[in-house]
Amino acid sequence: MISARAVSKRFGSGPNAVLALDDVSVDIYQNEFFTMLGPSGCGKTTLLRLIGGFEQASSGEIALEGKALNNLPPFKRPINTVFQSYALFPHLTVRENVTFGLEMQNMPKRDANCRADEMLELVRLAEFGDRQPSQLSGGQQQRIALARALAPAPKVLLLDEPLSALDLKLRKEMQIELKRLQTETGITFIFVTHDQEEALAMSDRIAVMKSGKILQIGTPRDIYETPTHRFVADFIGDSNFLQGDIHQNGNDANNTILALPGGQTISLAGVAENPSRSAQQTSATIAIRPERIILAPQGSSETALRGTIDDVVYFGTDTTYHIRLDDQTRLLTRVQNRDGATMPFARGDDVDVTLPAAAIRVLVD
Ligand SMILES: Nc1ncnc2c1ncn2[C@@H]1O[C@H](COP(=O)(O)OP(=O)(O)OP(=O)(O)O)[C@@H](O)[C@H]1O
Repeated sequence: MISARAVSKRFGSGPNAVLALDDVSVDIYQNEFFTMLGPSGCGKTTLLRLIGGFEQASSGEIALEGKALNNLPPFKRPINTVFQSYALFPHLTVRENVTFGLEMQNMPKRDANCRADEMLELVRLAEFGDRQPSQLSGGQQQRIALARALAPAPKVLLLDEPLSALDLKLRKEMQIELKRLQTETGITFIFVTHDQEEALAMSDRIAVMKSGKILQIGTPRDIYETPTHRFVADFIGDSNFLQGDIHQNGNDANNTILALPGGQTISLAGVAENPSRSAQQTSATIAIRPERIILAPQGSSETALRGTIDDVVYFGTDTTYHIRLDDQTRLLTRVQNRDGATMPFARGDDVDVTLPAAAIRVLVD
């Protein structure tokens, strides 16, 4: 539906120039909920604004269904935008807010009213058509903004942090609502957020951005389970990072190990290759999620790392154990409290710490 090829965007010139997008390429498919996720200033809004036509790329090309968009002004693109501020017209009724754009496109008033009522039904506010926006809650106003943006049946809907003004409970409800709207309408949604949970909950695919570049594109599961870069593993969920040198143990090519600075080793046999990483690099950072680390009483495994429980924090659904390895490296582990009151380990216990090969990721720093 949308493809960006080698797109760069520079703001200003000379020493004060900002490279907001640096050689970005991405394909976004029809009927997809696609999210651009990254910290403030990483360039996600700039990419959205280029797709919407509110900014021009410094170089590269953006195409919609294979046709270059570069010189098409925003109002001629079959693309609509929902902003964080709902930007409803306060002096118009809810229905008039939705019909406004349709009438601007010369749709007869009766048809526009019909379409508006369909859209109000879609966002479950059918009975609110005659109210003023000021008589609605924040969440309801956001839904009207969505109804208005969906009314002309755009091919693509751009959403720039549309939920960030809502409180947490409402935001969670609207996440489900947005996903439902996208599935029911079949419109391609391109969503911008810095909230990783929001991205994981709603998206078909996520592009993780940093400093004007896309580091990784994948399904929420890909991004969480197989992050390619340290930044991605750190930005999404909790991760433990261990740095060391990669060696081959003996003559067996399958027996690769990571030697930690303190002398302990971790077997990398069976650990998946990272396609973004150069095989020539001899030092590496590996990541493992806290819930994938296996703890056992000390002495139960010959190959495990040795550590001590420094701290135990009970969270209701799970318990986190802060581990200090013998070489002083610290690890966070998380165990689900499946059987209620039993806590397998206490502060001060010595433990064997196993990092299963299937859960280890070798990262690009
Ligand atoms: N009109 C502009 N003029 C100059 N610099 C700009 C302009 N718009 C954006 N930038 C800069 O480009 C970079 C990327 O900005 P952008 O708004 O795309 O980031 P973002 O990831 O959307 O951040 P946020 O989550 O804070 O909105 C930032 O360094 C920003 O300061």
